[in-house]
Amino acid sequence: MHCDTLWYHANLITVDGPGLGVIEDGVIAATDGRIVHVGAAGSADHLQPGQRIDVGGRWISPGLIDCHTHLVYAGNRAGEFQQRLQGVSYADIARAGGGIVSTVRATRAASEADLLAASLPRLDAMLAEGITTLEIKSGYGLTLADETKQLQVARELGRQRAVEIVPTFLGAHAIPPGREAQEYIDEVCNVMIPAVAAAGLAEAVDVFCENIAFSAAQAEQVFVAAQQHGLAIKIHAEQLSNQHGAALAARHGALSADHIEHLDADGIAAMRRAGTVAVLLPGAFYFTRDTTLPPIAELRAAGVPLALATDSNPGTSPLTSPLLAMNMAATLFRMTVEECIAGFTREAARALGRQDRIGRLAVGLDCNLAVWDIEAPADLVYRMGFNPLHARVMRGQPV
Ligand SMILES: O=C(O)CC[C@@H]1NC(=O)NC1=O
Ligand SMILES: [Fe+3]
Repeated sequence: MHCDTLWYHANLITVDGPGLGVIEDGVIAATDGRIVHVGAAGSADHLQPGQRIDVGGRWISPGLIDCHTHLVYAGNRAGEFQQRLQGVSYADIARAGGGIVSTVRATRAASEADLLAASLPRLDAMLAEGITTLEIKSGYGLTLADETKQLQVARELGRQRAVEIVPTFLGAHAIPPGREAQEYIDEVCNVMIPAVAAAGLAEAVDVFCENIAFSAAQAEQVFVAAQQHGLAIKIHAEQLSNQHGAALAARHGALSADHIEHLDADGIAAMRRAGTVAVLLPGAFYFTRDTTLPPIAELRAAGVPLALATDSNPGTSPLTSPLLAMNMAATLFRMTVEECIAGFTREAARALGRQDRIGRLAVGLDCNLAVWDIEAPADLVYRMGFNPLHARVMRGQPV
């Protein structure tokens, strides 16, 4: 049987089956961008490949997936970082017009070309570490025109680079200056979500449910509007306090609940019942010097899927390294090597509703690969500030 490409002499991290599903000295083959064979050396003798690639004993994982980023924005908040080093609090900075609002001002003033130019280096840093799929949220425009601008730039990034971009509408990220929360949420639900859905600019809707942002009731209003317009649901929940947002989102069939440092037993049980993925964001925990750990052991015991992401954003997680995020998840959250690698592959795919198409080395899935110069899978999580990526493959093509 013909196949387009066969990679051989490879150690495979399939993330398919118990543990990481490692196959040492394995082979993987693809045709028309899809995986047609995965197995041990000698198991592909029935294939006649158009091209054979000797991987030289390197390791191959699924292409990494970042399921939670705010990658498209203008401006820089290093100045706030310095203020915080001198003891100025988030609240003081926000009251002085800093925080999310300062990024909103800069993003509103930026053209699409400006946003593209500012975002490409951040995206390239992610691709350099083996990312093949990346979610990008809006949320720094807070008007229909500026939220649309962000989502269009996100789409253009997917045209200019070999990466699958998954857009999420996060108009309910912050209360715009001069607006009142409820009347703004009404606009998000009655004007922005219908327009974004009609334009096909987003697959999901997200909301920041927090005592400094939107209430659980307002979040539920957003969920209902999202469902009315055929969009999936995500939530930034229990990051600073317990607003019971994750349980509410799970009851609405949310793909994921993200941050969840303050998640309680009811929230865990609701997520388990709904199959809602826990997206853990160690970069934000680290950068904000948080001290409340997410309930990892309880989530693990309950069988809630655990995904990881960079939460790449200018305020709480200026991070564009999935490898460092994995190390932080292991070091700060005590997640295992298997959980960290699965968190940026199989479980991140699940958080994006793509578990049947990406995130594993399995027949029928997209042939998105990351080829690594490592001695064992643990090397991907263990090292800090070192990038062992040898090659990236997108739908069967080296990129
Ligand atoms: O500070 C920023 O720019 C975004 C913060 C980011 N957004 C959110 O809902 N939670 C976060 O940590
Ligand atoms: Fe976020």
